Amino acid sequence: MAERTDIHGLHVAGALYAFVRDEALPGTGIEEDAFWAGAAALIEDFSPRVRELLDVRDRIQEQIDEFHRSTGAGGVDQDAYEAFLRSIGYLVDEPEDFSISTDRVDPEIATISGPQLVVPLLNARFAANAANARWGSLYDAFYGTDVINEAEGRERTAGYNPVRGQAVVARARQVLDESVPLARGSHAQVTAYRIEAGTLVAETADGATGLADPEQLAGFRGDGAAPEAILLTHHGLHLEIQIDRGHPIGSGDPAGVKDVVLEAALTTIMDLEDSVAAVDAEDKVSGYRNWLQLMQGTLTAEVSKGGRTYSRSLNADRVYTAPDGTDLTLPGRSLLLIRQVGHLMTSDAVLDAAGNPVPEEILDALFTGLGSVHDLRGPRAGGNSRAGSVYIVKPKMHGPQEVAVACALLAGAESVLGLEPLTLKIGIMDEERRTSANLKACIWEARERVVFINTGFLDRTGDEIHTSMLAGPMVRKADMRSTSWIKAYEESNVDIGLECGFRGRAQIGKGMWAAPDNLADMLEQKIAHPLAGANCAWVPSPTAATLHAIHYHQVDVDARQAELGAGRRSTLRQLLTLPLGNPAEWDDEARRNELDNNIQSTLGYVVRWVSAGVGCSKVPDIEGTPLMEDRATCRISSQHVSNWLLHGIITRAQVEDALRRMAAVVDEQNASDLTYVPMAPSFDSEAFLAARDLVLDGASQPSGYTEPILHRHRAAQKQADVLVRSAS
Ligand SMILES: CC(=O)SCCNC(=O)CCNC(=O)[C@H](O)C(C)(C)COP(=O)(O)OP(=O)(O)OC[C@H]1O[C@@H](n2cnc3c(N)ncnc32)[C@H](O)[C@@H]1OP(=O)(O)O
Ligand SMILES: O=CC(=O)O
Ligand SMILES: [Mg+2]
Repeated sequence: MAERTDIHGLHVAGALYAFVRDEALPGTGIEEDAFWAGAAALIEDFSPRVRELLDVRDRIQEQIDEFHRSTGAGGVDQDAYEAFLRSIGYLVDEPEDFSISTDRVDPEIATISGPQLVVPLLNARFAANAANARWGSLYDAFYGTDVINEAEGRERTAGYNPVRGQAVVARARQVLDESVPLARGSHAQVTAYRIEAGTLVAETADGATGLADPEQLAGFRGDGAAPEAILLTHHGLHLEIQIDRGHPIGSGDPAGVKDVVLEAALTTIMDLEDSVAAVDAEDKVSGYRNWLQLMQGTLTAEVSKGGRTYSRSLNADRVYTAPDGTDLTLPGRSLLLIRQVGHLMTSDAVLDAAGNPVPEEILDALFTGLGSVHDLRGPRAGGNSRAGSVYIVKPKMHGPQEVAVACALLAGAESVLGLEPLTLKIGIMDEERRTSANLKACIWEARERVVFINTGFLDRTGDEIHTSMLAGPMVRKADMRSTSWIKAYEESNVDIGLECGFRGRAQIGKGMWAAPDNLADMLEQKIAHPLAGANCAWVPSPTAATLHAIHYHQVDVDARQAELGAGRRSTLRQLLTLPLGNPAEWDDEARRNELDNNIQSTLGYVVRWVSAGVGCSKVPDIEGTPLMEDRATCRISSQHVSNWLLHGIITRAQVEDALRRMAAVVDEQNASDLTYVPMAPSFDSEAFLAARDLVLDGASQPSGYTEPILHRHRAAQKQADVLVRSAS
């Protein structure tokens, strides 16, 4: 067993103890002994409270299972079902109307609408990139993706393709014309931009013109007569026209424009949850260290590409001259939130006095909280939150009681860290069915510190399947999108958020675009999120953030929220309508396709999780479309297989056969990775066994979560890797 330090009754893994002593505590003004005394008290107080929440989950699930067993598969009497859910405390009474009172919230969360990037925190290279994704090149986003199609000579070639480049420039000018139009003509006709007497002058062949709304000029860089950059603003977001007549692109542009840069990932969630594989103290410390360094502004990462290696560091603020001649400074980095783990898992990074692993969420609250102290006081304060808050995203909570305990834990962490009460804010992931069905009561519990609600529709779909596992076979995975519950869920999340006073105070967020390479489709479809009244929505990459930013220029979310805030569009009855399918509609081929697809995504994800510790991957689906897979998508796929197996839509032999066939497919997909260990033909690797457990034992997993099985097999794999290394 790894070396541990005993302190205040806790047994702390050596790596964590040293990290706290040598890196996290210095500069915070917190005494080491006082910190561990506080940590021990918090753990003692909250461990049984968390355990109790998990017992309630188990009890409720058993009661729901029994209800479906007794009523039989094939649909429920909705009146009886809802009365039953109320009788077991699954549904609680809604509180009277109220408004949240959260204060000290940065404008990126309270008032400005824009993309929200998510990134696995254990990957420092991606994390630094994400923090810097506040500003993104529109030219790069158009040029490098399928948004500009590859027809008519516009292919993405090895070198620069000027025909594609022209299409990019034309498309970027359209964005300018839509967001910051000129009084006359188009940005495409401009031959020179300059600043005169605090206003923008745009020269065209037809003479000079200016902005249709001169107030949209926010600043410039360089000499006003020949500026390097012009800063414009629209819907609270900035756009920068960059000019350089000596640049390869600018030299061919009539106005010398070399790029259009958009304010893109306004906020970023540094994820310690579903996109990471963190199973021991070593993994947890690397996440805590990255967060600490983000809060200190010192995170760097080595980047090697194109034969070049360099160090990526965090961007500085951007400095401009305002139209009135004063200095204007804008944040260079995204406002960072931290997603901690939910109530379920424990971690042996710290053992309590009885030698038991402690709830992992308590460690996350303490050790990311400690990192955040560097952003709240001392020489580096305000590098992230200028309002003096810490933004915690809390996933996978089931109902108001769980939200209340999460908030109490944050209050306890504030006291250990010597923070002003209500510094640690909470974002409530609305991603479990009991939370959706009681959302107003959940918000009530967090009313003083809530900064967002977000429809995590992926976990939510997994919970939809698991909660009603015994009710009957679920519709096919792709058909979930058109079911009654999901429409009601998305609508009521926005409506309840507005009803509770989120407008102008907090985020109402929408879920992930999970096809990271299909960005033309994203540009067409994800406008639905701001149109639905969401002031942020998740994107998987900085490039996707830049493209999604366009939607917030096209839609005035604040005005949209004002229109929508007139009541609820859907009912609890719709939300609680089970997505049961009709087996008569599924012939053998449909069943096999559904099974193969789910097994392939499960294996494709799990193999990298267990063998390589990669918590989020791009995995091709059965049609070859690369999809973002994380623990939530894995929860859906594995639960779907378990559900169909339970109801005899597929047999165990078919599942075993699919596992073997798809393992060979996944091996083939990873063939170019020299470190990859194939699953076929032995089918006995930890990764293969984990995937098999997930689908065969899915019905009995707590809430259908994948963590217990993934952690077990990853820990075994890590141990095996150590043995191999020490033997060689
Ligand atoms: C249901 C939920 O919980 S959703 C939330 C969890 N999901 C996520 O957080 C998704 C985050 N996204 C990712 O992890 C990745 O984009 C993946 C796994 C989907 C794809 O990764 P890859 O296949 O490596 O991407 P790809 O090769 O296209 O791009 C890699 C480049 O993009 C950058 N990049 C990709 N995603 C991100 C990101 N989320 N943040 C910052 N940079 C990113 C990388 O830094 C890299 O650039 P670099 O070489 O300059 O460092
Ligand atoms: O966390 C997000 C989800 O969709 O699940
Ligand atoms: Mg989730």
